[in-house]
Amino acid sequence: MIVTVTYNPAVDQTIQFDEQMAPDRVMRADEAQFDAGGKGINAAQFLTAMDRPCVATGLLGGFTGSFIRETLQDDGVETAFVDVDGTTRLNTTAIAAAGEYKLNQAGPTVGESVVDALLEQVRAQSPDRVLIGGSLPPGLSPNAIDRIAAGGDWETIVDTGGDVLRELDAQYGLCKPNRAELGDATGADVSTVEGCADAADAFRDRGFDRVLASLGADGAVLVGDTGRLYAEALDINVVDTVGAGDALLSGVLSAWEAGADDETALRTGVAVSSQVVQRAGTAVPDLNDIGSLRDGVTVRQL
Ligand SMILES: Nc1ncnc2c1ncn2[C@@H]1O[C@H](COP(=O)(O)OP(=O)(O)OP(=O)(O)O)[C@@H](O)[C@H]1O
Ligand SMILES: O=P(O)(O)OC[C@@]1(O)O[C@H](CO)[C@@H](O)[C@@H]1O
Repeated sequence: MIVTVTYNPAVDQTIQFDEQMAPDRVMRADEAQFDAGGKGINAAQFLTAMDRPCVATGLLGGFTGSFIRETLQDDGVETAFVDVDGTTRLNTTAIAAAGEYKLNQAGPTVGESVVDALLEQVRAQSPDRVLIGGSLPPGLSPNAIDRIAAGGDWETIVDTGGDVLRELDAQYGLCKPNRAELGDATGADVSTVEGCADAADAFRDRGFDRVLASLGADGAVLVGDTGRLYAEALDINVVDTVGAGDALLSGVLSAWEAGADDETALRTGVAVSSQVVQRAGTAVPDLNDIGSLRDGVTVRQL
């Protein structure tokens, strides 16, 4: 069973414009949508959609926190959140003619005591795996992630920014940087797929059994004891990429939970992320029938 921890959840607002964004004028959106978001919460939604036992934990507060709680309940996602005094953030993705604009708030300031409260929630679930996803709100340091990783005999998976990844000291089963985060964490040249695989491999020495590097339209690399696996991305019609990394990671974890090997897990991850990027925002697509997509993913050893 997997528990996801989101220290800094968000309501994801996705607005779509047909025209170019321009300053000093009112832009009127054609489409708007609100989703429950934050990396761990997205993963919990995707895992639940794949029928994998999972509980979403994290910090919630204010009207945005209530929205997330209700949305997850409606979607049948099990939850065990900790209440905070501040208001959970609202992040905006504007999809416009020139591309995607991602506007993320910092989130409410919290005190260190929330780590103890969250750890208690995690321990109560007795998980095999714990996924800690997303940024830290003001008031917390990377130690908040290390404390959860070291707080029980579960395998911990972490998906956070490169600057935070670099500061972690505990032992982790996996981290999932995207290309920019991998570059930030390692200082290595990540301009080629091979360069990413080298950087990911070297980064394992910092306390990560495996590194899953997501490379956007270039696919993904999974580096571990079984070698350096590279999967090409599928040629699909991308609406927006918010939550793409969470979807990749959820697919990999879902396959591992079912006992699959790394190659099948990577294929599954790419298939799930391909479904998600074809929909706006972090809305959860149908993930029950990804078999043919998964079979179309090419994986090779680098
Ligand atoms: N343009 C694209 N075409 C095809 N597949 C894509 C594209 N962008 C992303 N993907 C798929 O999604 C996966 C994750 O993408 P990406 O590296 O952009 O994640 P990310 O930066 O962590 O995203 P986020 O932080 O928004 O969750 C890729 O490995 C790939 O399978
Ligand atoms: O600011 P963070 O915590 O790094 O990222 C938060 C976020 O952008 O990531 C998710 C997509 O991966 C969204 O649901 C959410 O708004």
